[in-house]
Amino acid sequence: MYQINEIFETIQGEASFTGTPSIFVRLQGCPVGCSWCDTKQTWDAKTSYVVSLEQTVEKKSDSEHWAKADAEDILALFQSRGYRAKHVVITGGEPCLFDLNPLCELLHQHGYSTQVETSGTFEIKVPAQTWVTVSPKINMRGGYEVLASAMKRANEIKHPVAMQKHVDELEELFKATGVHPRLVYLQPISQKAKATKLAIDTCIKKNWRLSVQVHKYLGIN
Ligand SMILES: C[S@@+](CC[C@H](N)C(=O)[O-])C[C@H]1O[C@@H](n2cnc3c(N)ncnc32)[C@H](O)[C@@H]1O
Ligand SMILES: Nc1nc2[nH]cc(C(=O)O)c2c(=O)[nH]1
Ligand code: SF4
Ligand SMILES: [Mg+2]
Repeated sequence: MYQINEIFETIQGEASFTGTPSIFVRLQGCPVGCSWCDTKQTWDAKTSYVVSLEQTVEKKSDSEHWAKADAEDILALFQSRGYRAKHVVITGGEPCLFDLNPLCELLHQHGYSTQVETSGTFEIKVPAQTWVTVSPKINMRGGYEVLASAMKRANEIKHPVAMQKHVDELEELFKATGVHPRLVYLQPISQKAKATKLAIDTCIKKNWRLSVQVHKYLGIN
């Protein structure tokens, strides 16, 4: 069973798939604890907050409520809602707390492409076709071995930055793991002007890419 915080259809606002109509599946639960996390409502999976799957769909505002659902329930919900998007983004919380193979395999069988957004602090359990976005949480949890194997599996790296230290940590991680990804995105933390300037300047200097959480500028989910 997966723990669902919310499901909604929108435009992917981050990294390579920016602009792509997507169904977001946000899973409940994350023990990593990034101080600037924009989805703190997903951290705890309190049993007193369990609701029906329907109540987690297209929520009016962020909440800690969540539902239990398996892969078939999730696919049936996409169909009953009449979603048109064919790209599914599994995020959280930390989606890699769960074995995502059953969900991704079922979605692939039904013509969807899948993407997972992960911190790289838990083993990534997805099929080979799944696009993996690793937003490495360095020195946070899970240990070096887990993070190093996430870096090797990643199709793209998306790194939130607010200060030079965050850039330096990322470069140290590339050196330590020997992984030099082709697609490296810097994402300014919380649309702060200073963070945005740092990200722009660094992307130009390093020939990396900028990811600006377009949905937040548009005021959409
Ligand atoms: C909320 S996380 C969920 C998936 C997973 N736990 C992870 O960290 O990748 C989704 C993405 O948003 C980024 N993010 C979270 N809070 C942010 C913020 N305040 N500003 C910019 N990016 C943020 C994360 O680093 C990650 O790339
Ligand atoms: N539109 C939109 N794009 C996103 N890309 C990553 C998101 C996330 O919260 O993981 C996100 C999100 O919440 N909304
Ligand atoms: S790992 Fe992701 S969901 Fe967890 S606290 Fe950090 S940004 Fe938030
Ligand atoms: Mg969001």
